[in-house]
Amino acid sequence: MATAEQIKALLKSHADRDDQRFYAIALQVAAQEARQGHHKLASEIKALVEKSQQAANVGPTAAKPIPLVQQPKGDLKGLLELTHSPVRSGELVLTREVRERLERVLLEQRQKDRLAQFGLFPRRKLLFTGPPGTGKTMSAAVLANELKLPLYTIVLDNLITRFMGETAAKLRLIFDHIKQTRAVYLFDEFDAIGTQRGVQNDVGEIRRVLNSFLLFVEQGTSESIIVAATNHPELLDKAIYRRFDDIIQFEKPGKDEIRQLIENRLALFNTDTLVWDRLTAAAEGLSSADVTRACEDAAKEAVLYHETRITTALIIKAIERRHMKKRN
Ligand SMILES: Nc1ncnc2c1ncn2[C@@H]1O[C@H](COP(=O)(O)OP(=O)(O)OP(=O)(O)O)[C@@H](O)[C@H]1O
Repeated sequence: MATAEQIKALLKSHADRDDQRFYAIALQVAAQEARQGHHKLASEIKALVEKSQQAANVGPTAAKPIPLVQQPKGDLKGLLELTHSPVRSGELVLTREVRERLERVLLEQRQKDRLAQFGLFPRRKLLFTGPPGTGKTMSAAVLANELKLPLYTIVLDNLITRFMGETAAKLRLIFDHIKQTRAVYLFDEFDAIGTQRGVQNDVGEIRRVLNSFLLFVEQGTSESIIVAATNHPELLDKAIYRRFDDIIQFEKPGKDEIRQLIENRLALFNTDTLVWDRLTAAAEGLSSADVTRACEDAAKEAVLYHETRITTALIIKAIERRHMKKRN
């Protein structure tokens, strides 16, 4: 059996997100069991560690650690923002289809060298569409985290307004960076530049930015991953769609996903007595972000007034507040 010290060390490495140490301790426990003649248990632990390392890509064949990168300086300051958000894929709650699509991107990226031997390239230009708060930004962070790459967000407001007239030149700077520094690059609220070229009130400048963007994306041969995210896919110019390697449609959570979101967010509470049918019905129509926030509200109320006991009624009250907020 693992000693209390080993369990403490496992918990500490988990809290510190130190995967290497976590696995090293688990293997120590396996070795100890083997020494005591518990060979079956030892090989089960070892197999679990290997499987988990493969999934997390932290084993001996893992990708390189995230290089030390700094916030962009000079002309790029204000256009590109280095975002630190170590989100793990386990925190994301997605439909099976969206999860599979993201895993496919990760698989191709992790095996890019093998693909290259056959003249093939991994998916790297992705369009994420879907309502606000459904996990588009979070998924870009998960891609970066899982691939041990930095995540840069392109600040479109600054690109389009501050540099009126010189946006194409600024875009070139961004794409130079994309070429030089392998990372995940998130163009959030992409519809700001991806708007249909013919629509009313179209500003000439935006059209030029869009044309430049399409050209850079088309010509780009970098190893970086470009993620464009939008809540308004219907506004996007049709020409945009074929420039992407994959278009992933995020949805509001269904009953299964709502339950998973609640369980994840309230993992520190006893949820045995919750009435799931009532909760999932009440939360229908909310985004994943709203469900998460409602859980946080309910959790705070439980901690402050009910001594860590969380009830169905408390969560439903918080969910209804979210619905009301949306209507107002
Ligand atoms: N699919 C999800 N799984 C788990 N948590 C989620 C999910 N979607 C959203 N959340 C929660 O909501 C927060 C905001 O989500 P996120 O920024 O990823 O949404 P988005 O789709 O990018 O929204 P927007 O279009 O408004 O930028 C996350 O930080 C997380 O707490």
